[in-house]
Amino acid sequence: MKRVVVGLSGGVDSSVAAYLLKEQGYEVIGLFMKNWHDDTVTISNECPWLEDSNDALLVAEKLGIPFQTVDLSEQYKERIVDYMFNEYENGRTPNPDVLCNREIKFDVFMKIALSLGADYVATGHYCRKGTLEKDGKEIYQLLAGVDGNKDQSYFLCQLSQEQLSKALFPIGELTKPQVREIAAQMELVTAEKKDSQGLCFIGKVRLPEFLQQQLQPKEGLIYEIAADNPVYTEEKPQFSSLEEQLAYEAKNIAYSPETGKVVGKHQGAHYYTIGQRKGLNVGGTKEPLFIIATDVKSNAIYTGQGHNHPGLFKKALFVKNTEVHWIREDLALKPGETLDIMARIRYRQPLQKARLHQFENGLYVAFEEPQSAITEGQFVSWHLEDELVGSGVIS
Ligand SMILES: Nc1ncnc2c1ncn2[C@@H]1O[C@H](COP(=O)(O)OP(=O)(O)OP(=O)(O)O)[C@@H](O)[C@H]1O
Repeated sequence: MKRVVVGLSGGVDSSVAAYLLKEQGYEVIGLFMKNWHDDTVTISNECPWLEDSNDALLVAEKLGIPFQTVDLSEQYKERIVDYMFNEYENGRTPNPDVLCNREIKFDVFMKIALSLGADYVATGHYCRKGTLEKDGKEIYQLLAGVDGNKDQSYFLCQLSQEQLSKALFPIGELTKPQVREIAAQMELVTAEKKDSQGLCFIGKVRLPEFLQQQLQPKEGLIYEIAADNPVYTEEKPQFSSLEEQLAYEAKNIAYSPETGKVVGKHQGAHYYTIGQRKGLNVGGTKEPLFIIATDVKSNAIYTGQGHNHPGLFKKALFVKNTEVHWIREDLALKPGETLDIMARIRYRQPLQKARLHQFENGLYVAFEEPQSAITEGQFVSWHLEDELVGSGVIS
C-alpha cells in the first residue's frame, strides 16, 4: 500500500483531499505545519494557527488517520519572511505563496514526509498532475484545476519535475461546491469553514502591519503624473533589432519629481506596489489615483488618475536567465527561439496571448495586448492550453 502524507491545513480543501486519498486506498497520514513564530503573529493579537491545527486534528480523528504537527517556523522565517522584507525594502513586490510552495510545502515539508516513509505528498490545491512519455522518459505536467474559478496552478508555478513527481492533488478534478458537499456528507468540521483567501501569508496577518514591524516609516512625497505627459508621447527610437525593441517595451519609465506635481505624502515607498489604489489617502482627484511607479532610493511614489492611465501599461516584460524556470524542461527555449503561449502575471488573471523570446541573457514575454501593472518581483507563468509549462520572476 502506498503511503501519502497530506498537508492538513485545517481548511476544507485539504480535509477532503485526505478523505479522497483514503477512499482510493492509500495509507494516509495528516501533517499540520506551524509556520508562524508566536511573536510574528501576535501583532494583531491573534493566534490563528492554534485553531487551524485543532480543526486539522479533528478531521484526522474523524477520518481515522494518524496526525502530527511540525514546527517549521524557523525555516519559514528564513526562507519566506526575511525574503519578503528584503524584497519590499528593495522596491519589489514578492509573492510569498509561490515561494511557500517551492521552499516549504514541497521542500522542507516534503523531506519530512519522505522521512516518514511516504511515497507522495498531497495538498488541497485546485490543480492536476499529468504524465507523458518522451524519449523513453516520464515527464510530469502541472495542469489547471477543473474548477476554472479556483485554479491554483499559478501558486505551484515554481515546482520542479522532482517535486511534481512526488506530489498528488486529489481535489483537482472537483469544483469547490463539490468539495464542500463531500465535506458536509462526511460531517467534517471544516465543511463550512471560510476560505483562507488562498494566501498562506497575508490571510493570517495584515500586510501593512506586518511590513511596519521591520521596515521603518520614512515620509516621502506622492506625485501625480498627467496622462498627457510628454513621457508617454515621445517618439519611439529606431530599433536595430527585435531584442532592442522588446527591451524598450519592457523598460520602466524613469519618472522624476519634475515630471509630476506633488499631491500628498506617504509613509515609505517600500510599503507600496504598482497598481495599488488603496492606502494613498489623497482626495480631491476626479478619478482615483493608482500607483504607476515607486522609487525606494529617492523615496517617491508616482501616481496617475484612473485605471486606464498610460503609465500603468506595458507590452512586454523581462525575466533574467537565472530566474527563468521551466516545469517542462523538455520545452526550454534556446537563444534565438520563440514560443507562442498564454501567460498571466498574477493569480486569477485571465490568460493573455503572448510570445516568448529567448535571448542570450534572458527571456522576454511580449503580450498581444498591453498589460496593466506589471510588477517587479511578481511571477509570470506561461501555459500551453491547460498546462502550466514555465514561470519566471519579473525583472
Ligand atoms: N499549515 C499547513 N499545514 C499543512 N498543510 C498546509 C498548511 N497550509 C496549507 N497547507 C496545504 O497547502 C494547500 C493550499 O493551501 P492554501 O493556504 O492555499 O489553502 P486553501 O486553498 O484554502 O486550502 P485549505 O482549504 O485546505 O486550507 C492546503 O490545501 C494544504 O494541503
